[in-house]
Amino acid sequence: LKGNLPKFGVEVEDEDAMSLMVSQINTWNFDLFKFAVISKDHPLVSMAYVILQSERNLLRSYNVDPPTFIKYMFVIEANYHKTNPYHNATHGADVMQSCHVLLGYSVVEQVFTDLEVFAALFASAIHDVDHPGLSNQFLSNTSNELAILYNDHAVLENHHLATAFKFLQEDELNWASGMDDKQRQLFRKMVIDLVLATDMSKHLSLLADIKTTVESSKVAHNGKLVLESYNERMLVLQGIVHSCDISSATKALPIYKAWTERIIEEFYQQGDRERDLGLNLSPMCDRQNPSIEKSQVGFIDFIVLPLWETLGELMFPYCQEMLSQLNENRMYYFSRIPESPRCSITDEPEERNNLISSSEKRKNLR
Ligand SMILES: COc1ccc(C2=NN(C3CCN(C(=O)CN4C(=O)CCC4=O)CC3)C(=O)[C@@H]3CC=CC[C@H]23)cc1OC
Ligand SMILES: [Mg+2]
Ligand SMILES: [Zn+2]
Repeated sequence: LKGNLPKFGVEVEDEDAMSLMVSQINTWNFDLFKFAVISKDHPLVSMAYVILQSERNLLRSYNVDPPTFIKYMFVIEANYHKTNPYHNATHGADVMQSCHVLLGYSVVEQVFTDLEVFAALFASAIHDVDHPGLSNQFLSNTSNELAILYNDHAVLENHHLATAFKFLQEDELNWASGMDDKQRQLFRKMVIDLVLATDMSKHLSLLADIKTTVESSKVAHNGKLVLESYNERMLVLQGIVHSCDISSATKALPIYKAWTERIIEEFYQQGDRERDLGLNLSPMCDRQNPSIEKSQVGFIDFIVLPLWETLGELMFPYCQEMLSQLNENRMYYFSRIPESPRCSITDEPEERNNLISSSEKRKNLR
């Protein structure tokens, strides 16, 4: 099946603009929103084709038929919900492109086999396919059929994987038929391990394991990571994919702000449904009590910074630009945390007494 494919996997209006963007494909501040427009709303198909075919020539390495792969990626892209403000195909393309950049750093390049790199990039591309724009917690709380199917464990992540691999069963989409059985089995195992590691409930244990590896990791004299076992290699790849999944705050401020607006709107839409269902609202989901700045600072302090500091240690001297951008972005939101409303004298008498007693206290201290 050797149809002559368009240069970027998809037909584009402006080939020059597309070529210019593609020349920036190895940069951390790649503008995915602009890319989505130029690729005529096929950011994931074109990103996957450019990275796997043009940049890394991985399709040929595994006898993957390009037209079949493109057809498969069109189906995956169509199964990302366009109506999700955040968890849409542009997010999938963003995580894939971010992963491509990290895997291009010499400290990890040559450390991973082509199959491992292919698995990490493919996992990034499909890691949120058919995301409903709702959290695992919401699906369990509402006894959604997916939560019943996956017994409340990594419900979304299991669904993304099953969806992606189910399409691979269809003959006209099965681009992996050219791989030998051993390769295909290992590829599938790695993709499953990688996507399951994007479940935020695994974050703390993944971070702890990566820290252990950093402490023990022997960086060889040529500045390359030395990773012995499959588990150690998979752990680092899981760390890379998970870090890319929560990398928004390490990007240039305009890009970070755009992702923040999107995730917050998606959380608010979930909160609207929780409110209608009489459920407790999940964190950051109440549009009637917005806390965008505080949530971003909290997310950075508790989740993003600890992970990226550890990745920065593992990949030193790389990832330093991400850490400095992260601190800059933290200051942006920290400096905009609204003043807590001045504590007015409350109309609760005992509160009033407390207030008077504390001012009494202050007098006594003078
Ligand atoms: C750009 O900005 C964000 C992008 C993605 C997410 C995601 N969030 N989540 C969990 C929500 C609940 N969580 C928390 O409330 C964590 N937390 C604290 O513990 C203190 C403050 C704080 O935020 C854990 C992450 C997801 O599960 C999404 C899906 C997968 C990856 C990250 C996504 C959050 C963002 O900004 C808060
Ligand atoms: Mg996810
Ligand atoms: Zn994601």
